[in-house]
Amino acid sequence: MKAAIQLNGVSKIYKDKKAVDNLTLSIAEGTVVALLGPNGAGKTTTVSMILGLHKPTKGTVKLLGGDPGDARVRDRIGAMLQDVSVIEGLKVGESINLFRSYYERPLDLDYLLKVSNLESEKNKMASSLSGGQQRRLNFALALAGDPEVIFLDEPTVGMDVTSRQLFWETVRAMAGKGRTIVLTTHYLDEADSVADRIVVINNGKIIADGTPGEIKSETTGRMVTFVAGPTVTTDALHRLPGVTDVEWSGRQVKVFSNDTDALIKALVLENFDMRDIEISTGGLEDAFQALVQQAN
Ligand SMILES: Nc1ncnc2c1ncn2[C@@H]1O[C@H](COP(=O)(O)OP(=O)(O)OP(=O)(O)O)[C@@H](O)[C@H]1O
Repeated sequence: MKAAIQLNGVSKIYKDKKAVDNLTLSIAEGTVVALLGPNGAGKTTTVSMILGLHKPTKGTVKLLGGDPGDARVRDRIGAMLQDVSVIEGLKVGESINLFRSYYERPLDLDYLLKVSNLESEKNKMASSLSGGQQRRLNFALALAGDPEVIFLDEPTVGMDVTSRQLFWETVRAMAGKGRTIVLTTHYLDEADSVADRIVVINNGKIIADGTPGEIKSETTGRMVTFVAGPTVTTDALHRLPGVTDVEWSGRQVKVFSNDTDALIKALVLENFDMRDIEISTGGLEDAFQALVQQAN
């Protein structure tokens, strides 16, 4: 499949800070890729370089086979970045129409108002919108030109539950039309449900890359969770077969093991005080924590 985005040995150094460190990444057309990583990992810097907003200190970036700064390339992309701004003096519908006028084949105004959940705000001044509504307006503006590649940098911050659901439905619909979508988020459940591929970045480097399922199964293995009685201790659990980690949340405990069958037998044989036992694969959040811990 053709690459929509190609980074080769890309680094970005700000004074003495290496924000992105020799990153090589190819993103195929039509995929939804989530870039995950802790604060300061280099996600926004990476996106800015792909968009041509920042120049790499080293390495090359290709977007849709061309230079990200090329106007013909820019016409085919849409971006919703962290800094939200609205055009002063324009109403919501007028702002969207202004953006639509930049493109040859824009999406319909009514569709854009609908997917951004701004139908009732059409005639309000853009500057009077709430923070969450302004983000939704930025989403409509990013989609105005029916872009082939869409960048969403922490897009759902400040959105209410209904808008968030509609937002991800729209993103999935765009993916269904073969669009390439690159997003960053700290909401791992969102990445888990929407992304085909997850790239985890830490200190400017890729530390994991795969489908959500691959990332989860490779890093966390399986775990047994249960509600523990007062006699159960971390030390006692660590002595059981294959146990690699123990995490508590109140009296709810997650016991990670590379042999959950043997673990369950031992828990029963040794008569551990427990109820509501479940065996499962760790979630993306667990995988993410494990990866970042290993890398640091
Ligand atoms: N303009 C800049 N000048 C100096 N340092 C910068 C600049 N932009 C980013 N950095 C530094 O580069 C590193 C990566 O920042 P970046 O914003 O790319 O991280 P991020 O993964 O997007 O983080 P977050 O999740 O907090 O948005 C950080 O240490 C940051 O302080």
